[in-house]
Amino acid sequence: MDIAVIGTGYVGLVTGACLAEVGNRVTCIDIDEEKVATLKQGISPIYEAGLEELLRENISRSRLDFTTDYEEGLAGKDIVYIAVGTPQNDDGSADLTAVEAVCRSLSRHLTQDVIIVTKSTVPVGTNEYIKALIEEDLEGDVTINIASNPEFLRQGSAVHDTFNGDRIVIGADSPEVLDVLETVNEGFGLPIVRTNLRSAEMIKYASNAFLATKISFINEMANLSERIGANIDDVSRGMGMDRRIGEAFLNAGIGYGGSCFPKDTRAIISVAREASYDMQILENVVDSNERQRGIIVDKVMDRFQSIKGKKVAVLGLAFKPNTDDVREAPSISVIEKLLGEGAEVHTFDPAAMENARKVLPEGVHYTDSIEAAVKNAEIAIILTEWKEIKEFPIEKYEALMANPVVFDGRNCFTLEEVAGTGVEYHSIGRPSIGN
Ligand SMILES: NC(=O)c1ccc[n+]([C@@H]2O[C@H](COP(=O)([O-])OP(=O)(O)OC[C@H]3O[C@@H](n4cnc5c(N)ncnc54)[C@H](O)[C@@H]3O)[C@@H](O)[C@H]2O)c1
Ligand SMILES: O=c1ccn([C@@H]2O[C@H](COP(=O)(O)OP(=O)(O)O[C@H]3O[C@H](CO)[C@@H](O)[C@H](O)[C@H]3O)[C@@H](O)[C@H]2O)c(=O)[nH]1
Repeated sequence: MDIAVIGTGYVGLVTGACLAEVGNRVTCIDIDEEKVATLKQGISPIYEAGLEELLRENISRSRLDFTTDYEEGLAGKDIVYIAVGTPQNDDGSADLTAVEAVCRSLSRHLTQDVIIVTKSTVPVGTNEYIKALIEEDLEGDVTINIASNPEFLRQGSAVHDTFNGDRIVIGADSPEVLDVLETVNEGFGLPIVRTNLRSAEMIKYASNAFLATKISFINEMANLSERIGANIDDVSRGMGMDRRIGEAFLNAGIGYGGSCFPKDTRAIISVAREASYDMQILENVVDSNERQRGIIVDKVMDRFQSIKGKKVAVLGLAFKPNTDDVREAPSISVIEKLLGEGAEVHTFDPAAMENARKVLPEGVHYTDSIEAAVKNAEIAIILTEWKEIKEFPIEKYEALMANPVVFDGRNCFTLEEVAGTGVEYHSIGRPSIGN
């Protein structure tokens, strides 16, 4: 099929490359000229395992190209995916500005019948709005069909997830449109859920909201475990073995971040509010996560009372491992608070330092290794469970730090590994060691 994908962010770029990989001819359209110029050379502007290889292979097979020109990008296409960002408005609702801009461009430039497929995460009812908006200003004699195909990939394993995810959801109000999209998606070899437009839109929000709830639930259990002498690692393991609960997403930590859970939980609360429904459970999840992001600095302040002038090593800036993304990363608020308390912050992240520099305040020291960040520090705080951070031996903290006190926001070490070293160790949902 001839396909256009609009937006070359985490979702659009991976979608475009993977649709090309399974045999389609794909043109990706983005308004960001610099990004498109980079992509044309087969260079990925984002850090995603396996993506650059897919880009290069499919560009060389002439199955994948990039443009900033809608007219060129849409010419002869059967299907057009929308994959632009839908960030959060101040009131928590989804900001559809980019989607609306795409609709206006589509009205101007579409000259043949197409199926418009929304991959962006959008409030229930948005697909109908997209159709109305495009048709309002449509210049050509063109029939628009719409479909929802929400995306479930995780950053850091986006290509892998596209071929190994649990399901593909396709929503449309026409069986013919569902058939076409089922064919397009056959190449990924995953189970397909066929449903109507609104249910597809809802599946996406409900899934993210459930996963966010699961994380907040285990974080609350961790906070309680700490106070009553239980160990959250064992609690999670014991709970997760019950297949009705499942072991995934039971890792306690300093709260969820990223470009999806924070905004999508707020957006579904906003959708509920508009439908005159008070979504209490998610209001609590959002509040619980806010509180969780603060607990690591609370622990530091409880232990030290003042950290003014102290060297603090912050290990991990990305919102999770294997990504360079710092959107809604807990590291941002943690570092702001540390600086506010007068600490001298030295940080290291294997991939996210460039992005972090753009959003963190002045005064943060960026180092080129865990050793350099930790050397002579009085406090070390682990915020992202990167493999290299997990594998950095606990004994090295003892050897390198002026005063080895480690606050581990991701439970990277077992208590057995720490016991017997000279490190004072505080983690999440487990007894502290050495203080
Ligand atoms: N990031 C994820 O892991 C993920 C996973 C599933 C779903 N989603 C959803 O997918 C959507 C996209 O997310 P993302 O993280 O890929 O966003 P992103 O911010 O990384 O990328 C969006 C891209 O759209 C481009 N763009 C903006 N306006 C445009 C326009 N008018 N025409 C063409 N291009 C335009 C931007 O230049 C940018 O390259 C969001 O709705 C998000 O909630 C994201
Ligand atoms: O047990 C866990 C699992 C995750 N997290 C945190 O939760 C956040 C999100 O993690 P993850 O879900 O792995 O990353 P995302 O790339 O944000 O992916 C989520 O959001 C995407 C965007 O909607 C969806 O497509 C994915 O299915 C969904 O997992 C991160 O801050 C993690 O540190 C925990 O604290 N504990």
